Amino acid sequence: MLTLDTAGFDSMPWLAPIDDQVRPGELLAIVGPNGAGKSTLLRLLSGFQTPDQGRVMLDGLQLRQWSVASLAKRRALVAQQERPAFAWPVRELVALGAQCGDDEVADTLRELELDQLASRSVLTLSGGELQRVMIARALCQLKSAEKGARYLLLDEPTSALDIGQQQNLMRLLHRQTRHSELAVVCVLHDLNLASRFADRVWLMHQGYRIDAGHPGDVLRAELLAPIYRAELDDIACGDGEGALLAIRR
Ligand SMILES: Nc1ncnc2c1ncn2[C@@H]1O[C@H](COP(=O)(O)OP(=O)(O)OP(=O)(O)O)[C@@H](O)[C@H]1O
Repeated sequence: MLTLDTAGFDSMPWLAPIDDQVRPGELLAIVGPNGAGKSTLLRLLSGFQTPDQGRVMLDGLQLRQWSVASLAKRRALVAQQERPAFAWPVRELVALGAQCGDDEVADTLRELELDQLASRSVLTLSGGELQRVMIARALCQLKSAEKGARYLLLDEPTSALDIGQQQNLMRLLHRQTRHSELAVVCVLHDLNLASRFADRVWLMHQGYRIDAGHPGDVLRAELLAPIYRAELDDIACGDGEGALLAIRR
């Protein structure tokens, strides 16, 4: 289990302490306006930044106590707009650092509709193609774990994707959480994707997590409109499903 134990930052970037857990088998969406602290929270969960207060624990051990190699098999972070420095072929970049087999790399490329690009240099890819390659690399990195839950942390993974690719990626992530000991944490600006695919939502505002729960309870126009300073309406809410938000006409 990945646990935030009153973890936060005292100074910039400031983040009010949070107590909660990321549970294997769930897709957790972190939402909130620009500058709310979403990426900061994701860095905290990844262990790339150590909290000033509290602790972030994986299976009872603080993240900073894990060896780099062991932690890399259990959690992977794809930050916003990552760009590779070298002209790796797609297949090699995706397999880099992963101890999974060629078949698993090929499956991941196919699932993200990257198989036609496997031999291309990553420096020649479009923004959306490269975004999917970086996510494929992180998924393969986590396939190296022999045991234990794994945590995939994605900062705005759909920002460069067209609507079809957004849905394909979110369906894939959702499916993988159902069939393996994987938890996916996504920072999302698209509230409708969060509403449709997330099991839980954390709502951030000005460095505070101000709400957490089922998408249908958190993603309500009444709550979100003043926070985003946007004109929103709830347009649909089926049984057990999150609300769908629309721009008010
Ligand atoms: N190293 C830093 N030093 C000072 N302030 C920082 C630092 N990193 C982030 N901040 C500030 O902390 C706040 C939260 O930043 P963060 O990147 O977590 O926001 P975000 O919710 O991910 O925003 P966005 O949706 O725009 O990506 C912002 O106001 C940002 O300017």
